[in-house]
Amino acid sequence: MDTILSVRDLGKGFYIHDRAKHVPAAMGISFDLKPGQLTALVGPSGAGKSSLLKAIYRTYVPSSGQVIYRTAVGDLIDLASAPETQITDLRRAEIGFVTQFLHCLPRLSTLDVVARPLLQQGVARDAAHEKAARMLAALAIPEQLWDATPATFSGGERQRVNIARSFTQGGRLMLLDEPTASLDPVARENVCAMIEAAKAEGAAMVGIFHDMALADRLADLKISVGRKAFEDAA
Ligand SMILES: Nc1ncnc2c1ncn2[C@@H]1O[C@H](COP(=O)(O)OP(=O)(O)OP(=O)(O)O)[C@@H](O)[C@H]1O
Repeated sequence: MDTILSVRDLGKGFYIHDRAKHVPAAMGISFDLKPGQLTALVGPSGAGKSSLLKAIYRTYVPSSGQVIYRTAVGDLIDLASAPETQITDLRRAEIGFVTQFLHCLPRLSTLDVVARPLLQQGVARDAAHEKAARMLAALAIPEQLWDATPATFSGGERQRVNIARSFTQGGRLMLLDEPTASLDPVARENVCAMIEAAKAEGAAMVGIFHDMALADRLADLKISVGRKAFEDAA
């Protein structure tokens, strides 16, 4: 099967303007990813894992390297340098980012929050709600809460609503930033099952997992991320 993502020497550093100094983050990493595969970024705290994941999603502009993505229609696009409009279109239709933090509009019901990305893609309301309900049930959010706003939920419930929303939208490429952090063992297992199901359906994923047993279970490839030495900062 064709490679969907080809990352070459991707690195990220920061320039702190008010201190006029460079802060090195991650050294360049390279890997290829096919549909149905998961690459885990592993390494100590501060190594630059999140920065690299954000550089793939283009929340951050990479400092070096290429992120060649093969679109659904077979075009090859370098996410490191593509125009913002193209990045926005790909995020809407093909590339998802899963974090542990839920930022939601107040007053929207949980079911609407989770179904929203599908509704925005033009999916019919019933179909969007049906899929959202399936994901909420799979993550054990009690049905009695689905018409309440998640703004008042516990931290773990909000995290699960956020994951349900991301997986309801899905994507050919999904970027997972510690999706199981601070979940209890049952919820963690539910999220793992969701990740495995998405892989089986052909989603390609890049994920950060602090739990090595989880990385071993879910990942087809593990990439060690290391921070550049400060004196090497460019
Ligand atoms: N926007 C930013 N501006 C300046 N420095 C940043 C920015 N984002 C990240 N950094 C710095 O880059 C370094 C790497 O951070 P990053 O969050 O990528 O590490 P990480 O490996 O994901 O860490 P953790 O496992 O603790 O989440 C840190 O020193 C951090 O302060």
